[in-house]
Amino acid sequence: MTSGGHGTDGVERRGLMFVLSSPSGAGKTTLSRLLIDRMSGLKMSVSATTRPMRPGEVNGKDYTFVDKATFEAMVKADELLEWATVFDNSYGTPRGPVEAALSAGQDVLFDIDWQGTQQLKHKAREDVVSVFILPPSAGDLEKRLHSRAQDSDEVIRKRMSRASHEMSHWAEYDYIVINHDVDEAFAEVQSILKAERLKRERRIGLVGFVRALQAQLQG
Ligand SMILES: Nc1nc2c(ncn2[C@@H]2O[C@H](COP(=O)(O)OP(=O)(O)O)[C@@H](O)[C@H]2O)c(=O)[nH]1
Ligand SMILES: Nc1ncnc2c1ncn2[C@@H]1O[C@H](COP(=O)(O)OP(=O)(O)O)[C@@H](O)[C@H]1O
Repeated sequence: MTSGGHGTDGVERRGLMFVLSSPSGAGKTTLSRLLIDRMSGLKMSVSATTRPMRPGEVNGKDYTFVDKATFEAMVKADELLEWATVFDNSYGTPRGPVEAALSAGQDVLFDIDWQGTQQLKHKAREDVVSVFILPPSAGDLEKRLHSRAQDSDEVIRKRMSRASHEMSHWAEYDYIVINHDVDEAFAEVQSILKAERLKRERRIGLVGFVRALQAQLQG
């Protein structure tokens, strides 16, 4: 699915799809924003959703907010790379921007649930790196959902009761990060991305690079 771009060291490599999932409130939006701000060559995939906009959210930036009919039309037209129903709403990844970013040599960051992660892995296993974020405790999770102050008490109760089910998918992920402290969790997620960018299999320019080095040594 991906074609090559150049890594920071100039060696061509395939772009990767970096997935963060977690139960609601564990911190994936916070960590995603930090990654986008601080890591170059990484583009956020903006999902389409039928869920109502929260205060402070920006249409087209946090999500593209659409009605049910529009979402269904996107599914029908095969415009979504993956999609799923979460908390009674539909969420999906528009295919076009992801493919454009990958072919321009950028990595793409996804904040999607376990159902979407499974679908991406099914399509392009080698190019997907998945990280599951866990909260330090149930009490912290609840506190964070309240501190975000963007959902009603009823929605928060729903999200808490779904958390255990969502967490049951942790073992399907490549990496697990426990979000005690934001700075520490960010450093861990950043290290994962940095290391994955250096993986030999993705660095399709290495053969040529090493050959050129050998030629220099021989000449
Ligand atoms: N499969 C899939 N899941 C998504 C997508 N966009 C968001 N999600 C997931 O939907 C769930 C609910 O997201 P949201 O309503 O923003 O609440 P949050 O979990 O508090 O950020 C989260 O688990 C997201 O990761 C998408 O495009 N596809
Ligand atoms: N390590 C942390 N310690 C304390 N609060 C945090 C931490 N990480 C995130 N938060 C806060 O918890 C709330 C939920 O985080 P958010 O990133 O929106 O979670 P998610 O996207 O997984 O639903 C936000 O108010 C955020 O500022």
